[in-house]
Amino acid sequence: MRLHGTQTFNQQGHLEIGGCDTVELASQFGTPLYIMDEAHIRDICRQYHSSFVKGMENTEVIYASKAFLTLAMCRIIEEESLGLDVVSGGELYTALQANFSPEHIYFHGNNKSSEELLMAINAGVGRIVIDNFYEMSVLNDLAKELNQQVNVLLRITPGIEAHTHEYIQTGQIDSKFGFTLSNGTADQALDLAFCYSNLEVTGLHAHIGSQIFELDSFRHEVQIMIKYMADTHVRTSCLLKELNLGGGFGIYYASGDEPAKISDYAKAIKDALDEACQCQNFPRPKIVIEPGRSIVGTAGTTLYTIGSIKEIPGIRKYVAVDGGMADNPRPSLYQARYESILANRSNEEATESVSITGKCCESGDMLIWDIDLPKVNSGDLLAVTSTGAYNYSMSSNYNRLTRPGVVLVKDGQADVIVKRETHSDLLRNDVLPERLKHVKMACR
Ligand SMILES: Cc1ncc(COP(=O)(O)O)c(C=O)c1O
Ligand SMILES: N[C@@H](CCCC[NH3+])C(=O)O
Repeated sequence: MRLHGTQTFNQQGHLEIGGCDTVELASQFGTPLYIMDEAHIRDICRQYHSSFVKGMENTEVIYASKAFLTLAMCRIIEEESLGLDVVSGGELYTALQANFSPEHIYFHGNNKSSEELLMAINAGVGRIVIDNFYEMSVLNDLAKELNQQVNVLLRITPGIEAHTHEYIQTGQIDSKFGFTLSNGTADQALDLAFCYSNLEVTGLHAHIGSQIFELDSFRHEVQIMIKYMADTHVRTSCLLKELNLGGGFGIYYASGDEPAKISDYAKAIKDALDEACQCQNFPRPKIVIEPGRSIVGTAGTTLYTIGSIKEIPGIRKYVAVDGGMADNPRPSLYQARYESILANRSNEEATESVSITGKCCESGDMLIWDIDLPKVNSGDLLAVTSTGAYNYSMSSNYNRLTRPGVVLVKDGQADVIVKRETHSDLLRNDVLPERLKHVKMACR
C-alpha cells in the first residue's frame, strides 16, 4: 500500500490524513465518506505551476474540473493560480458561483447546447473549444446576435492511440471528439472558422486520453500538432498562436502503476516543443495543459464501514462495504484497480486475501478483487486510496443510495465541502401527480 500526500499512521494504528484521524472522521461524519487532502492538492498544483508555468515560457495550466468539482475546489484552484476547464453548463455554473475569473475558464464539450454556449459567451469565458461543424455555426450565430467576438480553439483529433483503457482514449481517429486531422476534416474546419465573422481562432486543442504513463505519447502529440500548425501557416498564412495539449497525465492507483513525475512530463513536452518548432521553423505558440486526475486523484480517499462478509470455502471471501459502484463506478467501467487498508488497524499485518464488494444489486459491483488485508471484521473501517478523481464526480444514486459527503482536511481541521445526501434529497425532484396520490393497491 502506497501512502499519498499527508497520509500517515498514528500511534493507535489509525490512518491519518491532513492531521485528522480517519476513525474520528468516520464517527463524526459517517461513512461512506470522501476525504480530500487539501495540502496534497495544493502541493500538486504548485508542482504543475513550477514545472510548466515557471519552467516554460508562456504556458498556462488549467484544471480539468470534470475530475472533481465543488465550490471549495474552485477557490483552491484559483488561489493556486490555475485556470479551469469546464465541459457543461453545470460545471460552468459551479465555477461562476464560486466567483472563478471567467477569463481563465476554457469551455469544452462535444455537444454543447445553444443555452450552454450562450451562458459561456455571456459569462465572458476565456476560450470556447469548438468540437464540430454544428457547434461552430451555432456559436457564430449566437455571437453575431450579441455583437461579440469570441476567442475559440478548434479541437483536433490527431490520430494517436495512447496506451490506456480504450474507453478513455480520445486521440485516435475513431473518436467522437474533434475534427480529424488525417482525412482533411481539420483543414475544412479551420478554413470555415477563419471565415466566420464573430469567431477569433486563437489556436488548436488536442487531448489524447487519460491515465497515460508514457512520455512518448505526449511527445508524439506535440510533433503532430506543431507540424499541423506550421502546415496551416503555409497553406493559409494564418498564424495560430496557442496550442492546448489537453490532460491525461497518469497517477498511481495500485502496484504496477508507474507514472512519471510532473517535472518529467513538463521536460518531455518542452523538449519536444523546442525540437518541433525548430524543425518546422514555426514560432513557439502559447502552451496550455489541462490535467484533472493528476491534480486530485491521489488526494482523495474513500472511507467505508465493512458490513457483511461471505466466505465461499476454496473460492473467495466477499467483504461488503456500505458504498460501491454508486460512489466509485471506475472498477466496473474500466476494470480500474485500487489499493486499500483497514483504517482502524492500519499497523496490522495482512493475513488473508479478500475481495471488496459494494451494496448495489449488481454482481459487477466490485471495488477491489483479491486484496491482502488483516483478518477483517464487520465494523472495521476500510480506506480505499486514490479516489479523488472521477469518483465523487461520477457518483450516482443507483439503488437510491445517497451520495457520501466530502470533507476537506488540512492541519487537523476537517471541513464539510459537500454535505452527505439524505433520503429526503432523493425525493427533491420527484413529483407525485395528483391522480396517483391516493391510489392504493388495485383489486386483483
Ligand atoms: C478535453 C479534456 N481535457 C482534459 C481532460 C483531463 O484528463 P485527465 O483527468 O486524465 O488529466 C480530459 C479527460 O480525459 C479531457 O477530455
Ligand atoms: N472518467 C474517466 C476519465 C475520462 C476523462 C474525461 N475525458 C476515468 O474515470 O478514468
